[in-house]
Amino acid sequence: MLISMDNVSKSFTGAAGDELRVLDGITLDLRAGEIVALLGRSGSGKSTLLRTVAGLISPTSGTVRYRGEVLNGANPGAAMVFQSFALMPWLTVQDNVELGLAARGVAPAERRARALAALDLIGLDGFESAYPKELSGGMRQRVGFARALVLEPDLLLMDEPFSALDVLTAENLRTELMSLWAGDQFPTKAICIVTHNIEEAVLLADRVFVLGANPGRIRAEVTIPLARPRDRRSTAFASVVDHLYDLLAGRETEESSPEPTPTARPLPQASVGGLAGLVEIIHARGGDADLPDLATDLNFEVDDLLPLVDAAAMLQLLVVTGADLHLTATGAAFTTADIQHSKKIFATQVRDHAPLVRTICRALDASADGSLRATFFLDLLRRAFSATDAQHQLDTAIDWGRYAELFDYDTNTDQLTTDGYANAAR
Ligand SMILES: Nc1ncnc2c1ncn2[C@@H]1O[C@H](COP(=O)(O)OP(=O)(O)OP(=O)(O)O)[C@@H](O)[C@H]1O
Repeated sequence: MLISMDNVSKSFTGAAGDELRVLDGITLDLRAGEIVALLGRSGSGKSTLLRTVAGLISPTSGTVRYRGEVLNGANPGAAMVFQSFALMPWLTVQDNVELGLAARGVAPAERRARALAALDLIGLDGFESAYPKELSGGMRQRVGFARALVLEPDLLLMDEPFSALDVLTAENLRTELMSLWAGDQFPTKAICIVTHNIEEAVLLADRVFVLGANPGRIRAEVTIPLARPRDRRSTAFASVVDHLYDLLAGRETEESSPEPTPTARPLPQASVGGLAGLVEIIHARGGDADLPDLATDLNFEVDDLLPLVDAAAMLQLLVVTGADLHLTATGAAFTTADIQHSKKIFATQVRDHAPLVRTICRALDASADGSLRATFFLDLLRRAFSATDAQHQLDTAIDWGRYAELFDYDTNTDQLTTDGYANAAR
C-alpha cells in the first residue's frame, strides 16, 4: 500500500469569508503496481485531491498516509506532471530535469548521469541543451515526464498531462507511457492520473474513481477489467466507457430523491440558446446521436457538450443511455413547435424538472406582490456553492425562467417578478 487516505475533507475559505467544502469524506488507497484515474467534471476537486496525495495541500480533516506514515508536508515518494508543463523557460532541458535532484542535494556528476538517462528513456536524447521555447508541446511534456521520472518516485502523479496537447501528440505520448509502464526500466511503482476524459481513463487505468461535485465525493470506484494494450474500438472498451458516462453524469443516483432541492441537483451551466441548439441538431439527425461522434463532428470535446446534454436531459428533452442521446417526444415538440408553443413546453419542463427554477416560481407565487429580491436566492445558494458557482446557478435559472416567460428580472432593482408574464403560475 503506497497511499491510504482516510475520510479526507478539504475546505477553502472563499473571498467573502464563506467556507467552500471541496472534498468530503474521501477514503481511497493507491497500491504498488497499479494505475489509478481520478475522473470527474471541472470543479469536482480532482486537482485538490491529487495535491493532497502529493502533500502540497493538507486536509482540513482526515489523514493521508504514505507507506503507513501520516503525511506532514510534501510527500517524499511522489513526483508531479502538470497540464501546463511548468518548465523553467530560462533553463535548458538538461537543467530543468536536474532541478529536482539539485533540490534533494544530489551531487552534480550523479545529477547529470541520471538526467541523461531519464531524457534517454523518454525519447529526448540529443535535446539536452535546447530551451523549452524551442520545443513543441509534446516535447515539452516529455521534459515534464523526465523531470518527474528522474526522481525515481514511488508514485507518479499526473494532473491532466495530455489535455494541453493536440489529439495525435497526446495519443502518441499515452501509448509510449503505457509501453514504458509495461517495461522493466520504468522507475515508478504506481501512477495516479487526474482526467476529465473518460476514454483516457479507460485506456490507462486499472481502477477509476469517479468524483461528483459540490462537494467532491467519490461517487463510484470502477475496476477496468481489460487486458493491455487496450483497443478503443472493441465492444468491451465501449461498454466500460458507457458505464462511466452514466456514473459521471450521475444518472445512476439522481433518481434517489423524488423532488431534489436546488443544491442537491444544481442546474447545468447551459443557456437556452445552447440547449435548444443541441436539441435542434439531434432532431436534424433523426432524433438519435452518439455523444463522442457528435463532439467530433462539431469539433468540440465531449466535456464541452456535457452541460448542454445534462440540461436537455434534466428537462426531459433528451434521454441519455450511456453515450447515446435520444430525443423525447417533448424534445421533438419543443424544437418543431412555433415560438409561443415552444416557450410553453419549455415553461412546463423547467417548472417541473429544474429545481432552482421551481423554487423561484413557488417563492414568487407565495409572495405578496409576485416579486422578490434575487439576492435572497443568491444568499441561500451560497450556503452550498462558491460565490462564483452560486452566481452561475442564479444566472442560469434567470435565463431559463425568462425565456419560459415564468418571471422577469430587473438588474437595477434586483427584483424577480411575475408581473405580466404569460406562463407564470399566478
Ligand atoms: N486554493 C483555493 N482556494 C479557494 N478555492 C479553491 C482553491 N483551490 C481550488 N479551489 C476550488 O475548489 C474547487 C475544486 O477545484 P479543483 O481544481 O480541485 O477541481 P478539478 O476537479 O481539478 O477541476 P478542473 O478540472 O477544472 O481543474 C473549485 O471550485 C475551485 O475553485
